[in-house]
Amino acid sequence: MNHFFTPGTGVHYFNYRGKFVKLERNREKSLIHKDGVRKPFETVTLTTYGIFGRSKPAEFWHSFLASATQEGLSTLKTGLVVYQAIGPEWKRLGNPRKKRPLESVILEGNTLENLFDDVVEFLASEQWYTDRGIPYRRGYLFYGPPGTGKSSFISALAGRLGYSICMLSLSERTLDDLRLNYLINNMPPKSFLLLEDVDAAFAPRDPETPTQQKMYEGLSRVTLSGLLNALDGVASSEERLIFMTTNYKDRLDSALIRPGRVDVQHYFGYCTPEMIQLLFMRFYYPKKVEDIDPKQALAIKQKELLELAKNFSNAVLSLKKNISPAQIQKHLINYKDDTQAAIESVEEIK
Ligand SMILES: Nc1ncnc2c1ncn2[C@@H]1O[C@H](COP(=O)(O)OP(=O)(O)OP(=O)(O)O)[C@@H](O)[C@H]1O
Repeated sequence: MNHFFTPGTGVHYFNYRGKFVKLERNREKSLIHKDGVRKPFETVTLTTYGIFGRSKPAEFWHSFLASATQEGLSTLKTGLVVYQAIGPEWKRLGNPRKKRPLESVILEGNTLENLFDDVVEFLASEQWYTDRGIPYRRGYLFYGPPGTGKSSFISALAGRLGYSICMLSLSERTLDDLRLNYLINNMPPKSFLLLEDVDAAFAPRDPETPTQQKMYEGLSRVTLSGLLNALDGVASSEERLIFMTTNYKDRLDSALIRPGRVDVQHYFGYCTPEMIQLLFMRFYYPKKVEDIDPKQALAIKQKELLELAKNFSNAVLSLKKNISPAQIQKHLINYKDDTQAAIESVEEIK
């Protein structure tokens, strides 16, 4: 769904979730007073023609309006606000950051779209949760090797949906169970909770070796049960979106990642050939063709670029190594003006 209310007055048609929607935009003759200014008054009428089957029209419109709102918010020219915990409060970390386009994060297959849809669907389902007495929260665990886009995706997603990020490090020495509980239950509205490297805070319940036990000693004052309590939260009727990341999923206690605390687990992996090509294309040609030149003059160049991207991908694959998107990015930055040199020097990727 794109460019919702950009069309001018009159009748427009578009497709949302497989159904045709008619949008009629009428400007009334009378003006309204708003903030001391006289503004034109508009009526927007939406009609859909579809067979709904088991999904109800109300759900369709609810999801539609939630999606449209999110998309509208994402176009506001505000940056991404990141909060960090200082004492018992969330404080803004520096100035709002420039939003990263969601499409600039390259994930395997339809992962990006599926995760995005999952979050949007959740945000549109408050009533569903309330009706069933289920706490209105959703937890995501992103795991996998370093530099595969876990944090980038979360930031880009927050930016896209007009959300802020509350970042919390569980291994921070001044954090204890009480403060953690207070912070998690008193987040600014419309924000994601981001717990990075969740594995780093707790010793496994059954450490494999005494050395492993030692590694964790004194690392954190937060206990696992303290975290679980805080996540389950007293104010569970409030919307809560929690993202956890780790490089070592196997080190996490199963209680932390059981359904209800973590509802979606996703592995962020090394580059597939398709991802390498997309990273290459996106790096040298960051804008969509239609955004740059509607007459498609640049599509020819795009074709050439696709050939180069394939060559680059083949060259990287010939290294027979696991390569992360971060490694590809670093390499391409070294050759930002020379596609051919980027291909010829792939063995520099380490
Ligand atoms: N899938 C990706 N698509 C585009 N860029 C990526 C991707 N993965 C990583 N990068 C780039 O690599 C850098 C590091 O990525 P990021 O911090 O998101 O990785 P991560 O998976 O969160 O790593 P870690 O597990 O170490 O926290 C960023 O600058 C980002 O632009």
